[in-house]
Amino acid sequence: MGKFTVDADWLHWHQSPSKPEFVVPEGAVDAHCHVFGPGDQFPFAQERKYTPCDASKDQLWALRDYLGFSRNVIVQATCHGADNRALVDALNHSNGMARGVATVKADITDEELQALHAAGVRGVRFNFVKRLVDALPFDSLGTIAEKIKPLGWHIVIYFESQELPELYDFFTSLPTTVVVDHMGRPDISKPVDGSEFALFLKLMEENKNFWSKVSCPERLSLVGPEGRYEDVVPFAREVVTRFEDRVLWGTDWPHPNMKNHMPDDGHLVDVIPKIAPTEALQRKLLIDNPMRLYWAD
Ligand SMILES: O=C(O)c1cc(C(=O)O)oc(=O)c1
Repeated sequence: MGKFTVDADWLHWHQSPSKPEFVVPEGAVDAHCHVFGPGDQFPFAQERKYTPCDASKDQLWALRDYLGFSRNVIVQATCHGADNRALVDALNHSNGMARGVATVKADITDEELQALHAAGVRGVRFNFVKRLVDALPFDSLGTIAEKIKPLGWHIVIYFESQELPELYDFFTSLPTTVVVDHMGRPDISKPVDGSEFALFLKLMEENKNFWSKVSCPERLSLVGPEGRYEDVVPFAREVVTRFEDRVLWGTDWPHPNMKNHMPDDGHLVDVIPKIAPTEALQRKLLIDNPMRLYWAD
């Protein structure tokens, strides 16, 4: 029995995903995934909004190999708050094949930032999704942005589309490369050429320092796994084809807070050729872009 009790409605990550039909190119990067604990080794944060099942680095490497990927970008999960030990441990045991995005507080010291950099961290995450965190005030986020800028790091932002109008000016004031998680979570019941998604496309179009992850069809889709997430494809394809040098893809394993189903990771990989229909786009999405952002040195 572990130290933590998993949430009663928690869905465990898929135990036997299918082998993808799409063969990912050699050297591909899964640029958005997480590790959870294990909780008895790396305790979940006091202030967390959910308690997940464990999802260890070794289980992540096994999935990476099974799906045909070479590298991972591990994003600090909110259940670990600003305690990056599980993330750093995974990075330190990755043989250089994983890089990280941390969560930090405004009082972090330069020495602590240097230690994270040495482990392979290349960015920080600012989260605005209310069910996941109590967001830090803008001035604290501004302080963090100024502290991480000299390291050449970027900022990953997670928000839901209805929040974008309010957050737009803050986002565009950020002084680094900014990576939007999961396309800014569009409401895909609205049209792909409608005003809500247009604001996100404008953000990308007018701010060349903005990148987007075209991940998480399983969180956005209304047709779900039975429809192979087809309804999300037009949104993701629009982003990939318009901003081909500023897009990333990730599994989002182990898929925190999925409530209606747990995706088959092989099926998620099979969405890639639909949203990046040419080999050249697939190379940029899976290799060139993530390598430039995370393995530039
Ligand atoms: O939508 C979510 O629940 C979610 C949560 C987290 C996290 O807890 O860090 O990360 C994600 O990328 C997505």
